[in-house]
Amino acid sequence: MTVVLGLTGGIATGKSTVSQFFSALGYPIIDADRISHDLVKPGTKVWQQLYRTFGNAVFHGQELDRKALGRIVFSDPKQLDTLNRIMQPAIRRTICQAIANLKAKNRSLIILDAPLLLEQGYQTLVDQVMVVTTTPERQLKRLMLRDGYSKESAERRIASQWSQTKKIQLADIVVENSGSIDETRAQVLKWLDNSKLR
Ligand SMILES: CC(C)(COP(=O)(O)OP(=O)(O)OC[C@H]1O[C@@H](n2cnc3c(N)ncnc32)[C@H](O)[C@@H]1O)[C@@H](O)C(=O)NCCC(=O)NCCS
Ligand SMILES: Nc1ncnc2c1ncn2[C@@H]1O[C@H](COP(=O)(O)OP(=O)(O)OP(=O)(O)O)[C@@H](O)[C@H]1O
Repeated sequence: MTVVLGLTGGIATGKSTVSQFFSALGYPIIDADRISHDLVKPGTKVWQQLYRTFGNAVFHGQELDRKALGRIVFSDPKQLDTLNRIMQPAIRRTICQAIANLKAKNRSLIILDAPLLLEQGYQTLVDQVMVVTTTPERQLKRLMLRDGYSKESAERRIASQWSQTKKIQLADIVVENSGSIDETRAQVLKWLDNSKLR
């Protein structure tokens, strides 16, 4: 039987870091951020809808300028809602297909790495939910450092998602990522061992 693990958490808390641990052990990863990037390639249905809705201010020729779109949607909740309405049905469909394909290959464990897993109700697609968390101070610092955002921009992005507290309440497993990478990896390995998946 396949276990589908939903991996989520607030922006820049360390989902990709945890996802890389699973990947290094050979488990397949479904990456919702990568799916969303593939869905906006020129000529796709989603690309057409984005063009009609947001206009050429968020395009460089045919290419969607994700940074420009990000600046718009993360400073206006209505625009973010419009983007989610366009993209989420296609993201969900792609995730469902990917899970079905991997289940058909009888994989023991599949990881769904999705930042909005809880906000979008993707719990129904997975068996267990793992939430990666860190202190709000570290989250803000990591986001500013990684993406070069100002404090205000980073805070707006964090505020556009559910709080870490709410996500932790809905988690089956919480991975605390405030210490070293090795300490975080140890928590993941412990869960794998306890679940008899390794
Ligand atoms: C807004 C966009 C254009 C910004 O692109 P950019 O390359 O700067 O960021 P990237 O896609 O790498 O996302 C970085 C992080 O932002 C956060 N984020 C992305 N989309 C959203 C959203 N709709 N709501 C809240 N947070 C989001 C996530 O924590 C994500 O890990 C892009 O994120 C996008 O198209 N988002 C909509 C698709 C989506 O819902 N993705 C999440 C899949 S569950
Ligand atoms: N334990 C840690 N100690 C120090 N830095 C860390 C730690 N874990 C992750 N980081 C750094 O913090 C940043 C955010 O981590 P990561 O990209 O894994 O987060 P994420 O949750 O996947 O982000 P997003 O929601 O944007 O996809 C990265 O620059 C990463 O290298």
